[in-house]
Amino acid sequence: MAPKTKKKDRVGPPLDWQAPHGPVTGALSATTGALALATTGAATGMPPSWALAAGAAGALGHGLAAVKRRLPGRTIATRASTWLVAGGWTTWAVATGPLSWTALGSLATLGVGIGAATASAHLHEEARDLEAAASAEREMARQLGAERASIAAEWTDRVQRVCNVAITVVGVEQWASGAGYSIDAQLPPGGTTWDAIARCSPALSGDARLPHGCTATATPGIDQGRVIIDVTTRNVLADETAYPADYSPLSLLTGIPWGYRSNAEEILVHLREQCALIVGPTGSGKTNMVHAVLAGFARCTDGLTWVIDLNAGSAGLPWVRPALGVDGVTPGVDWLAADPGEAMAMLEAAIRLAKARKVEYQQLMADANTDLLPISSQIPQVMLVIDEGAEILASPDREMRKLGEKILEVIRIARAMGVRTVLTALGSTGTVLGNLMIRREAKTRVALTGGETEGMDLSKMFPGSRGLRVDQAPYKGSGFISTPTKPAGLFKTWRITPHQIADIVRATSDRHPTLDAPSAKAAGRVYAERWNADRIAWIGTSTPTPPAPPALPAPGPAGGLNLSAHRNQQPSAGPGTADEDALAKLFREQIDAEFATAPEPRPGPKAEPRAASGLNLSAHRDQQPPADTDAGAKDAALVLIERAGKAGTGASALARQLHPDYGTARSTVHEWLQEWVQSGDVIKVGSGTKTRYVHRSQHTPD
Ligand SMILES: Nc1ncnc2c1ncn2[C@@H]1O[C@H](COP(=O)(O)OP(=O)(O)OP(=O)(O)O)[C@@H](O)[C@H]1O
Repeated sequence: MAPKTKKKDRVGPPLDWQAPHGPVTGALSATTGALALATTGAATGMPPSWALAAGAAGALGHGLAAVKRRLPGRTIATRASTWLVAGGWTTWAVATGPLSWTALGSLATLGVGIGAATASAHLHEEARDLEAAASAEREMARQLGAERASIAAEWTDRVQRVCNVAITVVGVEQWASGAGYSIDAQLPPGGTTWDAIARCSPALSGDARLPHGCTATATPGIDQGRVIIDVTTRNVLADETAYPADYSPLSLLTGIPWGYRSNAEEILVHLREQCALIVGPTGSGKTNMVHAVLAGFARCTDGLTWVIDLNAGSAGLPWVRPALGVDGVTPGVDWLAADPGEAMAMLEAAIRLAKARKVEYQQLMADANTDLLPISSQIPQVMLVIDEGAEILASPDREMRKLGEKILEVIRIARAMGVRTVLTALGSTGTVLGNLMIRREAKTRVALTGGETEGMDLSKMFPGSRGLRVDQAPYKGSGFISTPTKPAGLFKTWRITPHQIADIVRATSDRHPTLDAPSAKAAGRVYAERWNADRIAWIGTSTPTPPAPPALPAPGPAGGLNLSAHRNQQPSAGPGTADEDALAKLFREQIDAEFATAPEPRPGPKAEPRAASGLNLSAHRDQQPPADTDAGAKDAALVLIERAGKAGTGASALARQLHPDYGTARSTVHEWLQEWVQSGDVIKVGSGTKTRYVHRSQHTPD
């Protein structure tokens, strides 16, 4: 193929009329060509008129090529005259002899002239190009300006007709999303305020014949004499948009994205000091919204999410289940309460935590010159998400009322100490907003309408906002949002599916902070043991169990949560309970290693008395991080103690049994036994050489 192409190249036009020349190369090319032709022509007796004909043909050819390239007239004239002059000189030189001083001198003069003419033509060409570009820009700007001017004129007229307000438009900004534009206008003198236009919002939308779902919304401008009118011309709220696939780290201090406005702009919610209230009737997309909220919190590096959902924990489950039995994956929420007892424990822990922080971090706040605890990945904020929390607050039930009181206490006392609440409500906004505390603290508000009109009192949710109508947001997951800095406006949250939640759990697994030691200590054992197998047993029974992994990992401090207690198929390693306990133990150790959430053990007057049930995760904290074999040996030791039944066993016997496989020394076993006795997992019976250690499940006090 290649040679063929070459051949084809060679048979092309002998003269390249379009070959580019600069002032010097152009002049050189013309003069040397003319001299060569004249010398050859004179020597061979060529008729002089041939040179003239060649010059004329050259002028024509180059002229046509220049016209084709739309070169300016001056360039065309320069090039054509170069050929003609060169042709003329050659004709004369052939006739009179090219090698005389007169001929050579005139040729050199011609060359300089050609060079100067070409340089001037180039300058002209460049200037013409620059001018053309500038004029295209001017035209574009003129056209854009014309469009803006027409929008400005149209809306000045409309606002005058519909609202009887004479505005002066000072700017029109087209949204990058192409979904509409914003008009910045000056209000007329005489005390007219922006809400005079906001009141007319539906009438303005109708007058502008905006498509369904599009609105003209007025909000305050840069000062009280200005107004911004946002006009949506394309309804982005009708689209189903997936939660953004960017799971990059977030901070509660810089805002969490909860959805997007009708101009497609992302909405960031700032919850360092604020609580939030999300109202949405059944089917409005409230559960989906809660997941979008939890997704944002899961991405935070300075927040931990505690979820209360008395409806079988369904709001938090998708954030825990992807971590079940998967090494190296930790749940997307830090604590999940699905029943009133656990919820009460969580709320009380939150209150203790806030009070402890008030004392513990006095100096830190003094140093930072603030009365607001500086939250960070070292001292994370606790975000308490209470699904249908408003219903708890409004419930006449005694148990619920107590929970409600605790919720209000958390909201009341914990703002500065970094515990904030997101409450959802099915719709009983009257009751929940009747509470001054909620009204004052929960200024970040969302009303998901999904077209539902029943019980949807937007004026109570967004006092002061005018022109909000439920039918403006008839799509699931859409509604209105207001924050302390932005008045209520239309918005929609992203659609988030269980698979994406699992993706987020995995992607954010290694970024969840650990509760700071003073807070963890105050939250207490109930917090440290929140993932204990018996505490989360309900997850295994009330939800389909995830597919069992192919094999149970070897005991040892695996990379992450290994909720093996929930696996359907557990290899039997002895009596069922012993196996379960060993696995539970392993699981707790792994959580402890992964989260380091348990309070530091502080034996002494302040140490909490240990109950006889459950393991004290913190008991493992002061020890050296166990090597794989140590952890395995420790688990095996606990299983052996349980297998020893009511009679129990001793440190030496255990060491003898463990040594062949693990090389465990008696002194190590003795240390473990002390820990377990302290934590209540193992009961010490007798004394001296008769000391026996009995597993708590086997121990009968009598
Ligand atoms: N942001 C959204 N974008 C698109 N579709 C959504 C969105 N949110 C919810 N939906 C749709 O609405 C359906 C109901 O959503 P969701 O379960 O969150 O509603 P809900 O208000 O919690 O209802 P229920 O109380 O009955 O569970 C979803 O299955 C989904 O099809």
